[in-house]
Amino acid sequence: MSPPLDSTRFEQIRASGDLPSPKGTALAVIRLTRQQDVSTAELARVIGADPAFVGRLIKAANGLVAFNRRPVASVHEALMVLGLPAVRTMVLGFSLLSHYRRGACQAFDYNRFWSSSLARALAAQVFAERTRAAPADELFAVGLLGSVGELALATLYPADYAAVLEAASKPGAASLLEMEQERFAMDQCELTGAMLEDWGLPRIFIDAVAQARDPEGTHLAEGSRARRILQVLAAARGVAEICVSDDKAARTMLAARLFADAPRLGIERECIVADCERISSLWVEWGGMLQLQQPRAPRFAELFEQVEAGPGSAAAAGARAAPAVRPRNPVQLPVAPSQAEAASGEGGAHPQRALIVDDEPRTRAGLRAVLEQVHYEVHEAGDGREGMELALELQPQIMILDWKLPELDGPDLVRALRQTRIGQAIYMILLTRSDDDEHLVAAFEAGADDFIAKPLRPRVLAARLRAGQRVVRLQQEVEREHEEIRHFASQLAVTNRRLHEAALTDALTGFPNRRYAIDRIQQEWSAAQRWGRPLSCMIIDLDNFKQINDTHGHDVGDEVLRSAADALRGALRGQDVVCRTGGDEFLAICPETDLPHALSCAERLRNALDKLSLQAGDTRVAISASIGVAMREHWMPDVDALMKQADLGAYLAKQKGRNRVATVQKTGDAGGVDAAAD
Ligand SMILES: Nc1nc2c(ncn2[C@@H]2O[C@H](COP(=O)(O)OP(=O)(O)OP(=O)(O)O)[C@@H](O)[C@H]2O)c(=O)[nH]1
Repeated sequence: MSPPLDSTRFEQIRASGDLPSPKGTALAVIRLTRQQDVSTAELARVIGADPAFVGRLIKAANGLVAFNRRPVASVHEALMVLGLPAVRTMVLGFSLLSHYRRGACQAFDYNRFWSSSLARALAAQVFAERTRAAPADELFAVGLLGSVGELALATLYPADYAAVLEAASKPGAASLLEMEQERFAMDQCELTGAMLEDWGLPRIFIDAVAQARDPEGTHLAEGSRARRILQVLAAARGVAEICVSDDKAARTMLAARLFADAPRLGIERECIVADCERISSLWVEWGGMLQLQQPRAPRFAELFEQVEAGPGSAAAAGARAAPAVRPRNPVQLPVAPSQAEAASGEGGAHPQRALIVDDEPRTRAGLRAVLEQVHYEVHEAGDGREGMELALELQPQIMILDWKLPELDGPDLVRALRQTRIGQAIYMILLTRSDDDEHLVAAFEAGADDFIAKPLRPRVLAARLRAGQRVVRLQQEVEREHEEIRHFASQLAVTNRRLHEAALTDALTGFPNRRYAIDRIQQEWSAAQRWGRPLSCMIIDLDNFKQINDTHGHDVGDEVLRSAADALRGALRGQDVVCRTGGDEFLAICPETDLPHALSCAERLRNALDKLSLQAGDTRVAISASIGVAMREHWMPDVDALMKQADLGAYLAKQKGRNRVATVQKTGDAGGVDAAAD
């Protein structure tokens, strides 16, 4: 796993303004979702302005709605199904896809990059649904952005990265990541991590993305949520590689590994075949919608059959030992830093650069001698146009230009350069044969910083240069301070986002806390009311928890809470939300769910908790819960009435002996009996 990218370095890269970043609607959505009190209606209005996003979000939401439910048809409903974090990251991914589907890096296959990212996203979604490692829609978005550092390198350094890719494709080459490190002092994984962090993705996803290339090397605890997310993303990478690989043998080898790893991922082998077939057809569908040119989708059923029939079942043996199939074969090439990079001062102390633009070789030689005495690295141009090109390429700190120049006169060259960001930072001295007022005024009006009359007097020139150096130093200090301020501002933004997340998260279980729960159920209530859709909720209260604490201690109590949370997470459906609302109390919010379905879902949860037990010393601690279920009904004035009904249900379940599900509402199949459905 690559170490995180140094934050100052990332700030410098970000300050260049060339990093892939969301634009237009996506930017507006991301800004909105950073506000604490953004309303779904406002978000829906912003997204609704962009038909492309509308279609994609609705499609994503429908991928998560159970088959027997009415499909999602509006942005508002899509927002409800997907939830804010997923919408935010999805919009970000789609925005990048729209704006960076082509680019200047010749050797970088943009289409293949996005095809592969899409396959990874869909595989992550399908595997997350199956394993319940994390909300499927959030993992879709994480999958889509999981290699964004590679796109960033191609965008930031198109020519240099093309050279790296070409060298990397030669036989016997070093790994692409090693070559990236050597050339850019960072690799795509580090850059991906820094960008995902900058966009505010949760740490658990960023860490999983970073380790997904080498899941075997992880130190994450077996069975932990972080480990399960990592396994899902690693398997999703495998599926994506199969999808975009045109090498038959490589496809079979990757399929063998996927097949062998399926049980550890928590997916039975029969299911992995069905899941991969589903991913493949979703990939074709989405690829068409996003207008990607994709290779023919793999037939996973056939691939897995070959694997099973293979010599000694390649699935078990060959797969694990097989080296990762690298899309490109990297080579080691010693590469000098580009001029642009040298000019930016990255990677160590560089001498200050000076550019002389003069058509007389003798004048140039005289100026060079003086400049070299004061330790400048000197470059020369013989005419105005060449001067312009070199100035933009070298980004010198100081420039000395003759007034009269072939192609482009000195004052015009100064004026043109001042229009550019690079030119604004150069200290420019104009040379002229006459030092009358008119020339002086014209020089300053063009944007020159100083003015020297010919013939040149070396002592005067050296004194003027020293004055110029002072100004350059001051400018550089101001720029450094600006950079620091930008850096602190971005760190502050990250910290604020973390604080905001922390304020809404329960530290022990990682679930949203009571504050979030109240907001969320209110939002779901409003949506259900507006669209006339069912909404249910459950209050899940652990049984005799005080006794567990008293008998085994608080630490065991905490462990019970964590295990219960994991079990709930695993047993709930993708669109449901569960929060920890009190000591041993949880609230599950189930949109689009009527009472009979909520009751059977609650029974599944109760059963999952009942199966849990924990070893504390010599004794086993049994865990169970009483669950009260309620559904929104027309007579209820507000969400509090719904919660109250669920509370009464939980109370009834306790009264009837605990470890059961109850409701005080009429269940459809109970024939109108106003009693417990336990
Ligand atoms: N270990 C631990 N205990 C907690 C935490 N928060 C609250 N508690 C304890 O949870 C217990 C809840 O007990 P009660 O509300 O009496 O419920 P109960 O013992 O489960 O009884 P019933 O609900 O009637 O089955 C209290 O003893 C609290 O001190 C926590 O974060 N960790």
